[in-house]
Amino acid sequence: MTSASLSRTVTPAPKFPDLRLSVSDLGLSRGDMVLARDLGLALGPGEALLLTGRNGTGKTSLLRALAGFIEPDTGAIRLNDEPAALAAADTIAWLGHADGLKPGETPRSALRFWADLYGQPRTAIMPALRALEIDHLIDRPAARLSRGQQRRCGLARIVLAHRPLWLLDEPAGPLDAEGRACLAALVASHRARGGLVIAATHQPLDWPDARSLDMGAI
Ligand SMILES: Nc1ncnc2c1ncn2[C@@H]1O[C@H](COP(=O)(O)OP(=O)(O)OP(=O)(O)O)[C@@H](O)[C@H]1O
Repeated sequence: MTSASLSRTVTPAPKFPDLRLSVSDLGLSRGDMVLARDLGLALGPGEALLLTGRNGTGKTSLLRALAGFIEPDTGAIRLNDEPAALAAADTIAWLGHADGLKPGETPRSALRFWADLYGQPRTAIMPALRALEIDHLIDRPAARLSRGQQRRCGLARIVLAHRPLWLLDEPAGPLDAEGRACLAALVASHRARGGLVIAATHQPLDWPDARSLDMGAI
């Protein structure tokens, strides 16, 4: 095994309790634009769904609705038997377009904040950075990180969260081939633990058995 593939190996963690996401009869609009009508979805432990489609077709909006940030017009989003918005607080790890790093903040200080907020030990920070191959950048201010390095730091936060449902908006946008391989390994490891992943993407992501939903076609 090469040192690169060794560092990409993710330590197995305990399984998540079974989680099922179900979406029924979902209607979603922004302004006067209807993005989804009567949409149904079901995702169980270990499953992944890629949201695809042209700019403006509603990928981010659907992710935001699943996270409980915006209200759908109709329908229900449930995690197990609970309305998703109620379960969201300790179930969902959210990665938006922005990585939420302040310019003077380092990966160490940012992830300390997040570890405390998520109730995770600070000892989990280094392994998360290592899984994204940016542990050597731990003390570099965000203003001096490249876009791809910042994205890797954002993804390290998702790893640190230890939450079963990952909602990721363009997770691979600025990543190079190595970064995409790190992301694929993390997603595989998360799914092996029973985690669920939904990602909006414009790039093909080679995640085994991931389903696809073309938002432009619904
Ligand atoms: N805050 C908002 N208020 C009103 N309309 C919005 C708002 N945000 C987005 N929209 C509109 O909703 C539609 C869907 O936007 P959304 O960001 O969900 O698309 P997307 O598929 O994620 O696009 P992209 O591929 O460009 O990221 C767009 O037509 C957009 O103009």
